[in-house]
Amino acid sequence: MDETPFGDDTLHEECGVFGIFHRADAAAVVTLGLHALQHRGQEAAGIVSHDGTQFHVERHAGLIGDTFTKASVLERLPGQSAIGHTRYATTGGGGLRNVQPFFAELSAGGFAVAHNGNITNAMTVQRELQRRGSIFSSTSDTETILHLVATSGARAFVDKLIDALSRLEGAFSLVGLSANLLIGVRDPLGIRPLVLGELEGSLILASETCALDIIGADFIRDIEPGEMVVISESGIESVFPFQARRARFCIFEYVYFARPDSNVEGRNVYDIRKKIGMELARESNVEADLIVPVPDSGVPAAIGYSQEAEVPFELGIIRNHYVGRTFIQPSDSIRHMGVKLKHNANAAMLKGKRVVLVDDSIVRGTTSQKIVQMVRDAGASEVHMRIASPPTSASCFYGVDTPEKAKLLASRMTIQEMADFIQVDSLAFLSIDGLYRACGEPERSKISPQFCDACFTGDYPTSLTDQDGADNVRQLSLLGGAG
Ligand SMILES: O=P(O)(O)OC[C@H]1O[C@H](OP(=O)(O)OP(=O)(O)O)[C@H](O)[C@@H]1O
Ligand SMILES: NC(=O)CC[C@H](N)C(=O)O
Ligand code: SF4
Ligand SMILES: [Mg+2]
Repeated sequence: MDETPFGDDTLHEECGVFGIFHRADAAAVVTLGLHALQHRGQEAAGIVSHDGTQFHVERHAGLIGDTFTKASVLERLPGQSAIGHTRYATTGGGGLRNVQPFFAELSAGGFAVAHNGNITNAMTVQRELQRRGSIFSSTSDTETILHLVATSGARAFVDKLIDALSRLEGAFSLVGLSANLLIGVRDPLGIRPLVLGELEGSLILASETCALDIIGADFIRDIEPGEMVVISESGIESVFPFQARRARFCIFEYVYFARPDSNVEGRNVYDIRKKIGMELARESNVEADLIVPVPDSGVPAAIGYSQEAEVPFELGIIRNHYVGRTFIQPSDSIRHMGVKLKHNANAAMLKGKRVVLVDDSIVRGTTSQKIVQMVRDAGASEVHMRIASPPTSASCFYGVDTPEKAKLLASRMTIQEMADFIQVDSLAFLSIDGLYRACGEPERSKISPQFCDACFTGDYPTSLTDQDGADNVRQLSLLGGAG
């Protein structure tokens, strides 16, 4: 990975969180939950458990299946309550010291926190705390939460946490573990998901419902935007401690991040993706013989497109599943190689055909360029590209590791220029209202948009204090990626 303090130029993954209260082998259950959330972050993972007397912490670089399935690792995580995290860095870079959950011994006792999202004033707050003597052991935005809890003047522990989070801007879906509490919180806009589940009487918090399915747990409900739930021996309590605002869930969770078998905010992700494809076909249908998805994430939208356009769907591109995701390749040259390693044209299917390729997004254009070439080499007579989201023209600062704006193809080219760049006969993107329609809204409300869609519209729903700060607080440490 890139070792710069503010991450590299990669995009797309974010983080997954999972927690369970009062269940035998809690850490093993968390391991399974994190395995189902592996798509949200593949850089590193960690679990913190509490055995009734003390906390146990394990944090490793790499995939859950490679690091947490060894008996020796799970033996070091005894206890009936545990939280875990799969990470894709968005602040502070890689390196073991930024791996979550973060744990600290506070005056109120031990506390561990696992965070999905990105705090947009974390570095500014860190600077302020450092000036008053705080010593940070990482360059992660998440550690700021622990310091704010530690220095809060509130009396009760939960009030300290509320006090701490009230000072932060941006996106946070958190699970926290103290000696006797499991806590779940979503930021007031509810940018990232968090759900509540139950397994034979033990309450669970998880980023997505697919993490409940893997262990046969029941889905209870979404944690609401701005809600904090406190789970203890005496049950679950819910509070809404932040100033109420209109929720703005990340619309890109539906387009790409969340697993298609998850239900997020009352909607099934697969179903939304198919509807997105249908909208796309209605908006920009073109005469063709075949609808071909760019696997994996283009598949549901291509099915929807094919059904609406009444043109056959075929797997004209086959994906090799033993290759990691494009975005975790460390440099442009390797990334290009990664795309070639990952996809291959199914030539028998494509020869002489007019093909509509469907993908969910164009970011740098690397994938599209390679795929189009592949499909042309396989003998397709026409290649049209249809993208199941509007042009990605702005960076995300809420937990998705987007390339800087200048590297986003749509930020520097018109649609025609992009079509020429990826060498297609035609290129069309879904409109922003089409995307909202697929999500069940009549259109995007201009006065009060129903979702965060900043990477498509540049309309950021929170302040971006660290970005806008005059003294470049992003450059906090030159040791950003150190372990
Ligand atoms: O324009 P680019 O910079 O190439 O990025 C866009 C591509 O990246 C994503 O897929 P990814 O390869 O991450 O994974 P997937 O297999 O889950 O679709 C996305 O689905 C696009 O296909
Ligand atoms: N992608 C995420 O949600 C990352 C969480 C946190 N900002 C980190 O960098 O560790
Ligand atoms: S900027 Fe885009 S990816 Fe980031 S939270 Fe908003 S909609 Fe989601
Ligand atoms: Mg893809």
